[in-house]
Amino acid sequence: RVSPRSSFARTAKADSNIVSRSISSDAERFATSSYDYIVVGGGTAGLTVAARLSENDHYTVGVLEAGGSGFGDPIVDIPGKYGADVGTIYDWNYTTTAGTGVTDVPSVPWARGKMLGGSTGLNFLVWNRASRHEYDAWERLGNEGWNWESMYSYMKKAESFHQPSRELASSFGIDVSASDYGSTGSVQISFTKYVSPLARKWFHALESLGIMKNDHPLAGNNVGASMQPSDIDPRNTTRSYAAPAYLFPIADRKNLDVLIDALVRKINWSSKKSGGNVVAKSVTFTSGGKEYTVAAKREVIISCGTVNTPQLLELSGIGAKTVLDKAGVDLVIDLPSVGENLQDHLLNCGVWERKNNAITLDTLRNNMSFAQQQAALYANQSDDPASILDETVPNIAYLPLSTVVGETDAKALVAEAVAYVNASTAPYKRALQEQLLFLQQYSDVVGQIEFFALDGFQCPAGTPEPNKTYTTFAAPQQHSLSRGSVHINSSSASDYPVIKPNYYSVPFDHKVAVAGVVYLRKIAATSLYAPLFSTEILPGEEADLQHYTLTRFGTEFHPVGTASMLPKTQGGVVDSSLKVYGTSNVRVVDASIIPLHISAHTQATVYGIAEKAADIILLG
Ligand SMILES: Cc1cc2nc3c(=O)[nH]c(=O)nc-3n(C[C@H](O)[C@H](O)[C@H](O)COP(=O)(O)OP(=O)(O)OC[C@H]3O[C@@H](n4cnc5c(N)ncnc54)[C@H](O)[C@@H]3O)c2cc1C
Repeated sequence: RVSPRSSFARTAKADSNIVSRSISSDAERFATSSYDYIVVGGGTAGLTVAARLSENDHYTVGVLEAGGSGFGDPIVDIPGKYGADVGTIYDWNYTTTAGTGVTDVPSVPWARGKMLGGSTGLNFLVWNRASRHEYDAWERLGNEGWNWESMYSYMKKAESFHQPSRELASSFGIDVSASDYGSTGSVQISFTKYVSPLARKWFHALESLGIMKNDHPLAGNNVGASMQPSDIDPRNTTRSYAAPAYLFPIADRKNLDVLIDALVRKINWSSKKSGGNVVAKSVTFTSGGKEYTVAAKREVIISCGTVNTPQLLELSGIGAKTVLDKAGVDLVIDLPSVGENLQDHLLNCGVWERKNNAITLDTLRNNMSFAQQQAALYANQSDDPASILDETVPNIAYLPLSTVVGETDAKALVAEAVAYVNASTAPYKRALQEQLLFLQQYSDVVGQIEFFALDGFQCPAGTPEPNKTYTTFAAPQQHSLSRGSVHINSSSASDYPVIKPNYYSVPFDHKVAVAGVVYLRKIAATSLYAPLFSTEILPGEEADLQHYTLTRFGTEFHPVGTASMLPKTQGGVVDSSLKVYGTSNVRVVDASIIPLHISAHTQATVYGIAEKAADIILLG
């Protein structure tokens, strides 16, 4: 499936400043150079780390990105079009393997960014972070310095927060502290200018269910009902993703080269070891149907994301012997944890039809004159009224289990989780034990289920009917016990790896999922929201929720963990300096190093990881 707008993207690419010195598709030239640091993957973490490393002009940095550039493409740039570039040329378009969990579960599509900026060019622009205890858990798992204080300062380093106007803050009902955010970073953060009737009612609706408002959700405790900002640059109301934030402004740097449309196939190893560890000397990539090799003088940094990072490690000979033997790849380092410990936020949702065709994002699809009027407001950067094309996803709530199911049921569920973890023989059992603390010691300050409202039909369980408008409420589970894997099944980088999330392989997860959908209905039935709706479309009043949650779920697109930062004997792939065990100069910097999932959307955390990684690399 190719976006009808892809020709626009190509034209924009040809016209724009992205053809400035650093960014090119001249593979010949790239391959004849050699770089101190080769960064594989020009996505969220890759561009961040490349930008920081190349601030030091003693080092040369070469970035290889498999995708192209989305510069100037409205389906990437316009906030209210979020989701429009999923399934296009900017998406790897992965699909998970159907699996056996509580029962058979279907395969689901997994979007992943394939472009300069990676998944930040494809995502839904939610900008948030988890509770402090979740980052502190990473340190307790053996990663000194990887705690809330450090991650908070690096996440702040990545962002420039723009305070909402008094009118906008009052429409949302928020009291924002700029000190909760960074002020000098590359990613521009602001609140969506368009405040829908749905958004206005969020706090009161949740308050009527006993959920308190949280005005500081990004400052270390995200539990409660909140309005959260987005990565929108308010100066032109466009998506501030990794490419415009970190790369385009420095694209004339002489010590930085970025090659697009270049698929890295493997890392090549020197014949000599260093201190018993293997040494990367170059990487092989293909571009325009030809194969090239480019030399790395200091390090290779893998930033291919949670799916492709384990794939590249395995293609390069690092992984479980059994996996590599089956795929026909020679073993270089036997590291069985590569591709394991995969964790995701499984998502269930419900959809309600709006009475009287009330205006939502669906109206853009249903009514061409409305769409044109909103496009004109957007083009004019109108504040009053703001265009619906400025709208993203501000309404969020992270809730503990007891809030969702009540104390008694929560106790029973926790007991079930404890029994499961006690019986586990997984190498990453310590991480599972830390996860239990979120249910026990930190149960009030670490959310187990996220709830959010979407102003339109955006639920993988179904499709909208023409000329109707909808509200979607979603309930993604934040701390599943199920763990999956990503592995190669051939020696070719062009073959997609096998993604097995093992959703619902632990019955606890299914029970939490059902509880989430039950609670969505409670939100929809509040006196604030119920008058807006005519019919429950999904799950549908007659639906069997056990079956619905097993068969109609999707992903929140937050996979992590396949190159976990953990001690080697506890399921680790990288150490706390992000170096791959057994190598002297290969690091992983991306979402795959997260050893234990967080109750947050992942982009701000990934930028924080990359900012911290750059300091680790530069400061030794
Ligand atoms: C549809 C969607 C919605 C999301 N919504 C949100 C949201 O609202 N808020 C939020 O915080 N997070 C969201 N996320 C998650 C967030 O965007 C990601 O967790 C984060 O961007 C991942 O960063 P990364 O650096 O690990 O990987 P990526 O940003 O995906 O970067 C990996 C890059 O490596 C490239 N690459 C891979 N393999 C190779 C290879 N062999 N050779 C060369 N290049 C290669 C890829 O093309 C890609 O550009 C969403 C993600 C998706 C997909």
